[in-house]
Amino acid sequence: MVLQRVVRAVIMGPPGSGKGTVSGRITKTFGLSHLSSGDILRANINAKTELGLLMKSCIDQGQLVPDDVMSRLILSHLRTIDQSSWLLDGFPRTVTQAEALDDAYTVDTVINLNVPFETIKQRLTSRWTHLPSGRVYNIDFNPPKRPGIDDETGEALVQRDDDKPETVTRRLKSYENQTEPVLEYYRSKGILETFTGTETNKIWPHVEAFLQSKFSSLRQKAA
Ligand SMILES: Nc1nc2c(ncn2[C@@H]2O[C@H](COP(=O)(O)OP(=O)(O)O)[C@@H](O)[C@H]2O)c(=O)[nH]1
Ligand SMILES: Nc1ncnc2c1ncn2[C@@H]1O[C@H](COP(=O)(O)OP(=O)(O)O)[C@@H](O)[C@H]1O
Repeated sequence: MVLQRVVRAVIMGPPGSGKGTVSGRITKTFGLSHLSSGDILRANINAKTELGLLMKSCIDQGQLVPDDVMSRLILSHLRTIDQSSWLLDGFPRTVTQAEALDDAYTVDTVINLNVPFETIKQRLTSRWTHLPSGRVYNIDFNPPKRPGIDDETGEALVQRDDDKPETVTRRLKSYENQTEPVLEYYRSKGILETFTGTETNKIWPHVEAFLQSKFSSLRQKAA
């Protein structure tokens, strides 16, 4: 589908709900640029930037990075792709971040993946990540062709330090306390669309159909 005007979308959901997986499908189908806050932070950690070194212990412990650091980081990335349609994944995670985003851009739509916590815990302990691209695999769901190796680059996959069971529990708590209020924030603006389920392959056709119709109505409004 060719988008006729710049579209700004956010994808939300607890850690492990499939945001990265669904974002990959959305970008492939609709051609939006995907910006993942977690991928940007991990790239900083990998490159040992000052920010990465400062934030590593916070992330490894399953805590959120401070709002001002995060908002500055994401908004500066967004400025570099100002003229393209984008999909933000992992930001905003607090109401303060959502307000900072609102001050700079009008968000058209927010996709919320509502997946039960029990499903998530199993998934995250078997997640394998290709750090440079953010591509994710799962031993049960979408295993790589060769164990431990990224299909596209042949590079190594890693298990994230924060995917340990006790850290996952902490991340889910912070999701409940700090991120769930963001859902309410977007619901009250009338732009939140929730998709509930336990399997990405069943959720995806609904997300795809919703975005097809959302994007064509935005196109008509722009015309
Ligand atoms: N078993 C199973 N695993 C899934 C499904 N959807 C995604 N995954 C895997 O679950 C893990 C978390 O998904 P991811 O997209 O990284 O979620 P995010 O943390 O919300 O970005 C990854 O290892 C995915 O490959 C699914 O429907 N079933
Ligand atoms: N918007 C954000 N605000 C604060 N911390 C963040 C944000 N995005 C990512 N982080 C930090 O990076 C970690 C990993 O984020 P992410 O890769 O989005 O996790 P997941 O894909 O499992 O939801 C978070 O647990 C948190 O420590």
